[in-house]
Amino acid sequence: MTDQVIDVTDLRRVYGGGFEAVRGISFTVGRGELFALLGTNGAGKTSTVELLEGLAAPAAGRVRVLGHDPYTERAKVRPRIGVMLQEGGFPAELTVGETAQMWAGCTSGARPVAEALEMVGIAKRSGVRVKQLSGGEKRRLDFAMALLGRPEVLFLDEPTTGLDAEGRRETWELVRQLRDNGTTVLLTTHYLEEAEVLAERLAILHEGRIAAEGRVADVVASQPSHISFELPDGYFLGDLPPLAELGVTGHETAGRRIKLRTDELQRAATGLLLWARDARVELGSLDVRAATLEEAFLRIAKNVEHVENGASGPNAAAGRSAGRHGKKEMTV
Ligand SMILES: Nc1ncnc2c1ncn2[C@@H]1O[C@H](COP(=O)(O)OP(=O)(O)OP(=O)(O)O)[C@@H](O)[C@H]1O
Repeated sequence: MTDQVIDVTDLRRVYGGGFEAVRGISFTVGRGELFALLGTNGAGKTSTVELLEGLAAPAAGRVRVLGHDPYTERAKVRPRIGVMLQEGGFPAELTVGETAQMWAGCTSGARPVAEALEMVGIAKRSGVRVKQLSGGEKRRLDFAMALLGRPEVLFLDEPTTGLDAEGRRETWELVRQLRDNGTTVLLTTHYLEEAEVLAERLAILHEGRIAAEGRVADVVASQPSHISFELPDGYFLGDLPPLAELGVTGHETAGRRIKLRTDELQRAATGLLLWARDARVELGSLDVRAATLEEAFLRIAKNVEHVENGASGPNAAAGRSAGRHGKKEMTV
C-alpha cells in the first residue's frame, strides 16, 4: 500500500466575512512524490497550502500530514516539514549568513548553514544584507531556510517566481534531487512548464474546487492535439476530406492558415498527409503536436467558467473578440 504523506478530504476554508476560498477538495500525495497544485489567481492554492502547513484550521474537512493533524498536532508535524512561503519576511538588516544562523538556531537537527546556502547557490552572498538581495536571491534564501531542517515533506509556494531562466533550471534540478532522495514535495506554481517537468501528479484548482486531477501525462492527454498548416493558393478547407472522417473535432481558420483539433492525432495526421500526397498539395508550415500542460490548463479553466457562466459569460465575450481579430473557431 502507498504511504500517503499528505491526505486531504473534503477540505474547506472560510475567511472572516464568510468568503469560502476552499470549497471541499480532496487529494493525496504519496511518499517521495512531487505533487503540483495549479490554478488561476485567487483559485485557493495558498489558502490550501496554509492549511496543510498547519498555519490555520480548516472550516471543515480533514488534513493529515505524516499521519497527524498539522494544526492541532503542530509540534509533531512542524519539525518534519520545510515551508517556503511566497514571502519569506526575513529581517532586512541581517546578512544572509546571520539569517541562516538565526533560523538554524530554531531548527532541531539542522544541516550546516553553509551546506543549505550552497545547495541553493547563494553561499557567495553570505555576507550581504537581506535588503540588498535581488528578488531571485531572496527566493533562494527562502528555499535554503526551508531546507535547513532536512524536511521529509517540502511545501514550495511559487519557488521560482523572480528567478531568471538559469536560476529556474537550477532550482528544478535541486527539487529533482530532493525528490530522488525521498523528499515528498507539494509545489504551487504559475509556470506550467515547471509543473510539467517536475510533477508526477497535479490538481488544477479553480475558485476553490478541483477542476482536474491526475497524472500529468493523463491530464495533458485528455486534451486535444493540433495540426496546423497553410493551404496553397486555390485550395480551401472544403477541398480536404470530410473532417469528421479524419477524426477532427474542431477547426479554426485565419486566412490560408488552418488549425485542426483532434483526439486521434495519428489518424488525423495520416489522413491529411495521404490526401496531400494524392492531391499533390504542399502543406505550408506544417505543425503537428500533442497538447501541452499549458493548453490543458487554459482549456480546463475556460471550460469551468463556460459551464458556470453559460453563453453570456466571459468566454462568450472572449469568443466574440477572437472573431473580431479575424479568427473563426468551429466544432465539427
Ligand atoms: N485573509 C483573507 N481574507 C479574505 N479573503 C482572502 C484572504 N486571503 C485570501 N483570500 C481570498 O481567497 C481567495 C483565494 O486566495 P489564495 O491566496 O488562496 O489564492 P491563490 O490560488 O494562492 O492565488 P495566487 O495565485 O494569486 O497566489 C482569493 O479570492 C483571495 O482574495
